Amino acid sequence: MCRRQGLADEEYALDDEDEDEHVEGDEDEEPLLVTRAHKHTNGNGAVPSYGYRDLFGKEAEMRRRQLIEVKMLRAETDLQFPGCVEIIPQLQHELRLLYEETKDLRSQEDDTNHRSQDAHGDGGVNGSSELVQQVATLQKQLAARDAKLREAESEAARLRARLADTGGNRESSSDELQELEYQLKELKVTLAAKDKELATLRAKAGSTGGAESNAQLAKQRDDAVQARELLQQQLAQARAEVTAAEANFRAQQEALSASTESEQAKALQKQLWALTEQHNKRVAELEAEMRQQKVLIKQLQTTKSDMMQDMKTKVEAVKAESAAAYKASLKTVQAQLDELHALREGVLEELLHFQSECLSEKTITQMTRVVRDKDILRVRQAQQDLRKQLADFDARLKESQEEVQTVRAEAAQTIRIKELEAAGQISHFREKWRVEFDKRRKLHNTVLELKGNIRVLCRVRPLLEKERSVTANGGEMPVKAMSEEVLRVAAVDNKAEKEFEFDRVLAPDEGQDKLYDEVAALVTSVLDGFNVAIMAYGQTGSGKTYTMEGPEGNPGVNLRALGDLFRIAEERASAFTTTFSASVLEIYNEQIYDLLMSGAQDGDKLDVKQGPEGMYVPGLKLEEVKDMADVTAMIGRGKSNRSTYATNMNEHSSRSHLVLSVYVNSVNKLNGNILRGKLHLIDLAGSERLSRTGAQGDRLKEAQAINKSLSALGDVIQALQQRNAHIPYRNSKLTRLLEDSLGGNSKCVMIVNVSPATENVSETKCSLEFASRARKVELGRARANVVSTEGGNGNGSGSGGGATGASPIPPRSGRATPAGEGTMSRVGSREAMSTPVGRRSTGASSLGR
Ligand SMILES: Nc1ncnc2c1ncn2[C@@H]1O[C@H](COP(=O)(O)OP(=O)(O)OP(=O)(O)O)[C@@H](O)[C@H]1O
Repeated sequence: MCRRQGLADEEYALDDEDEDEHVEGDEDEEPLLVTRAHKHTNGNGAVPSYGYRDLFGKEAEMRRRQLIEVKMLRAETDLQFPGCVEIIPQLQHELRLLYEETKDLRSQEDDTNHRSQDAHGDGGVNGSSELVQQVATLQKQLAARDAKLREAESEAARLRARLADTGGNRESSSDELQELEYQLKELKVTLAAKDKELATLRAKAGSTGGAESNAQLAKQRDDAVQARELLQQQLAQARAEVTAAEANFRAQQEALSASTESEQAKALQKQLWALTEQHNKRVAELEAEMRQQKVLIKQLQTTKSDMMQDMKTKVEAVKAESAAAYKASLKTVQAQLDELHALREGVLEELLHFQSECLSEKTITQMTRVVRDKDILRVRQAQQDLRKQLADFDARLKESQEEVQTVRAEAAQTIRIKELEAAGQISHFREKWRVEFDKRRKLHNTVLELKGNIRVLCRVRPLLEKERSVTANGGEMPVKAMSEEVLRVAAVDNKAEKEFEFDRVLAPDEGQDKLYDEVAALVTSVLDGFNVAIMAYGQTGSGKTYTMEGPEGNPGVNLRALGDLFRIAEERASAFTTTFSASVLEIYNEQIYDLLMSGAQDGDKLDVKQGPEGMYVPGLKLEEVKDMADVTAMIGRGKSNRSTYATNMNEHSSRSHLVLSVYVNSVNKLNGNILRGKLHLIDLAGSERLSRTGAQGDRLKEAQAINKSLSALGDVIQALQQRNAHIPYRNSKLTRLLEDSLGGNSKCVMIVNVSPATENVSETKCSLEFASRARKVELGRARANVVSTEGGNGNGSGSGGGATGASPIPPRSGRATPAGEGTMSRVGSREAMSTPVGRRSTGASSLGR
């Protein structure tokens, strides 16, 4: 609450209790001091208190209430018109000052009147002029004050009018405001005096006490009331006097202005007018200012109301908008809230679930952590232990390594010594074994020679490139050399595994030289006058040609044999004069073709005949060969002639028998005896069965022919094996040609070539069976063909053979035998062979040894 200027704080301090009493009390009642004193006196007889009404009466109280109302109105008005209310106190202050001045002037006027009356009573002229002067001054001052008063009143009137706009009873209240305030001031002064008296009375009452003092107080009160009434009367009288003085003054003024027109008065009048004008001007200015203020206030009010209206509208709009937005957002928020609720529910559920899981997981984690920590500790401890152990181990390892090195060095030395010893022993034993083996072989060979067995060598070729993938996939090869004499064929096509024994089994990795070593002795026995046949048997592609001819740079039996013969002949050239001749023929479809004869041949004309020195082919060309160059040229020509008439060389070669024959004529320079030997080197046709070839027509005929000659060979071998009286040599040209090589006066070697491939196992087995049968054949002890210079032919050829058609071998009768060798003998074979120059000292061949 704001404080109002010119109003004391106590003016606001309303006694509520008094007010209540006023409402309830009877206005016509006598002053209620006693009653109220009783009422306010406590039981102990405490000093009573007095209300406003008790002290100042009903009228004063009413005015006071009006004043309070006015103040409240002012406060309200101030709320509504802040500017106006602020002006009011200023105006009131000015008004009060004016009243004070007016009062002073009146009192001065009274004094002047008294003195004027006194002066009139004296009746002097000087007094009159002085009085007139004083009156004029006073009038002037009074007029000024009156003007100011009017101004203030008009100001107050305007304010009242403004306040009247606020309506109601405020107008009347504002009218009385000044007067009330003035009276209030007077009353305040009186009240102060009364309070003093009251305080004195209270002090007295306090000292006397009891009912007695109450009576005194009541008396004093009555006195005070009387005094107050007196004062009121005096006031009313004073007012009446003022009014009378005013009326008197106005009357005197009128009288003066009407009767006296002195210069002084005129001057004063002028001054008065000037002052009045000045005053009016000032009033006009103030009024203008006031109007401006009013306009400003109005404008402000208008602006304010407009603004208020605008604000109101805006507020309404904003309210509406906000309400709509609020509703919308409320809706959204509600929806979101619903969602959130749902989500919360879900989350809560999950949370509960998770919490339970977490709790268990947490427990597990904690437990795991504890276990893990323990494990880590254990592991760390174990690591430390292990490190220690490792260090110990390293140290021990180092020691051990050093020991090991020492031991190794010692061992290496020992091993070296032992190896040397062993090597010595091995070579010793090997030598021993070799000697023993040779002995055994010799004995075996002697047995064989005595028996005249066909010696059978088995050669297993390596796998061809095209066969590698097939056979190698299966793992081990089905045909395997188990030892130097045993070959094993694995079980294939429901046929049991089988082992074959031969005079020698050559494994795939054993080369041409090894094979030749096995036949070398037989080859060289030709120089001793023996008939030797070396034939390669086996299915097509089993390695027959490879074995007999051999590829370039790795010659087979043919070239090696001839080379050997030339070399040995050379070696014993001092004792023997040796000559060599050779022929190359082919038996194809049971026809003999001379491959050394170029041009067209009539196969029917070549046939095999039996001469005095054995089987021969009349008309077959024999060429003398002196060295390997002659042999190579001759073989080359034979191949060339073979390819001339053969349309398909490869097929042809597989289906024909190729026979290279070497005839040796050795004349003993000492006795003139002649040793005639014959070497057949035969590359037989493929031995596969007809069913396997699937041949038809000419091919079938061809196959049958091949089959016929090989069958005939088989028959001959079987007959020989069974020691039949009749040996069917004549069944084929081949067997007929080999009659003196497969008979009793010859040495025969069959090399059975086999393929190691799985796909050929069946044929391989057939070949091996055939060779096994051949091995059982006993031809009887071989005998050398020796033509003795004594007594003509000597023993000559047991088979009644003679030299082949164009044979360079000298006729049996052609030469005389040395002393003591009068006849040609087929008996003294071994002995005859063991001539000083006839045998190789190396004895490389197992069969020859
Ligand atoms: N011991 C071996 N070492 C290396 N290769 C060999 C051996 N034997 C045979 N061969 C190879 O096998 C293949 C067949 O050999 P080869 O021609 O000698 O058989 P074949 O029995 O004579 O056949 P055909 O009856 O058709 O004349 C050839 O390529 C040959 O080089």
